[in-house]
Amino acid sequence: MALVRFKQVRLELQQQAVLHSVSFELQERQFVGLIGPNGAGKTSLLRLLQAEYQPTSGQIELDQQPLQQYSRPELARQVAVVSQLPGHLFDLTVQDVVLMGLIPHKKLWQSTSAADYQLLQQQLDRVGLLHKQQQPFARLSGGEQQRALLARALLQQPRLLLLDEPTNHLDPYYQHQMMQLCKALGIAVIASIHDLNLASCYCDRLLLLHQGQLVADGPVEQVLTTEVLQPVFRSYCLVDQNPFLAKPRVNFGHPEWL
Ligand SMILES: Nc1ncnc2c1ncn2[C@@H]1O[C@H](COP(=O)(O)OP(=O)(O)OP(=O)(O)O)[C@@H](O)[C@H]1O
Repeated sequence: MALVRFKQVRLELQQQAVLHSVSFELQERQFVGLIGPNGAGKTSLLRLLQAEYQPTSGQIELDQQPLQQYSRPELARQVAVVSQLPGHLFDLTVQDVVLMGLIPHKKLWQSTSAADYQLLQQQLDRVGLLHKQQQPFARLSGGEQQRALLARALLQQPRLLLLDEPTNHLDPYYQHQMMQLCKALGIAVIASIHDLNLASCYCDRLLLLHQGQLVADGPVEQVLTTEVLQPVFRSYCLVDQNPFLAKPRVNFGHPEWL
């Protein structure tokens, strides 16, 4: 059974079509990369899944139930998000930020237990931030803040993890660590990602958006080809093989280089 189902979803924002009749299904435990040029509609698609936007037409189902039937706390128990760095967290410590991941699982009067702190420390250790637990979130580097937000999402214990440009601020070591960690979670993940070669290494499947249309959907070998990518990204494109893995490696070049 599909965990997520998009059925001919159209989204208009300020009378402009941002997504046109997008349909796909996502199975449990699939790690999907959402790729496409700037403005293709990737963030908008992720916002639909967080119920921040409502489809103009069509339907989104989570676990066979229309998304709009979920209450906010119900949705937060199922879906966690790591998005671009939020400004409103800056007065808090790393520990405070990460513990926010437990909010959907707690009653109003419930305080943080010893078991919660243990879980917190496990997740901080996973993202390499245990030693920064008591530091102000604002004093972390961009990459450390991104990893703290991942720890918060993991503490939320979601069935679906949404990542919007998760490797933006990360150095190569943490880019791979973040992707590896997300893959190893064994839950469904949709990651919007510009680095096609990182996506190639870790994703089971790619969804390619172009001008709001889903123009390709399949395994990395099927989507990361010159024929598919060159017209969408408007750059010369050569695809060869990653020297470490049997996965496609994409090379883009300016037309004048040839
Ligand atoms: N709140 C909004 N109101 C009107 N138009 C919007 C709004 N948010 C996004 N858009 C438009 O929707 C289109 C898709 O934007 P979106 O942010 O989803 O693209 P994206 O694929 O995530 O792009 P990028 O790779 O640049 O982050 C763009 O043309 C954008 O201008």
